[in-house]
Amino acid sequence: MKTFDDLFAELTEKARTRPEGSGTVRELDSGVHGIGKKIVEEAAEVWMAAEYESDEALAEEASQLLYHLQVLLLAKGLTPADVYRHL
Ligand SMILES: N=c1c2ncn([C@@H]3O[C@H](COP(=O)(O)OP(=O)(O)OP(=O)(O)O)[C@@H](O)[C@H]3O)c2ncn1[C@@H]1O[C@H](COP(=O)(O)O)[C@@H](O)[C@H]1O
Repeated sequence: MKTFDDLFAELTEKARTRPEGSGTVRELDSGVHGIGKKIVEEAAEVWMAAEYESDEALAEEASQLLYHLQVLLLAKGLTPADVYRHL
């Protein structure tokens, strides 16, 4: 099973190699403004899933929110360690 850190390593590699068809590369190219909009959108979907949908749907929406947060960290040159320092 993929962990938070596994995903970040994968996305870091995508950003470095920029493979054709990568949604991560496309999202990085949309800039902080575009990524921020995805985060707000996914956060709302997490909320709606928690209120009205199944636990499985909530888990899936939460994974998408974590993904977009990771893309934002990458775009800003931060790593999970920068976040962990504040936990
Ligand atoms: N975990 C994710 C992940 N979570 C969410 N998303 C993207 O985030 C968006 C959220 O989906 P929604 O259905 O909520 O949004 P949507 O409005 O239908 O989608 P859009 O029209 O906005 O693209 C989708 O575009 C997904 O592709 C993700 N995209 C990629 N990953 C993982 O990231 C890695 C690298 O992916 P690529 O860069 O695409 O190779 C792979 O391991 C992927 O599994």
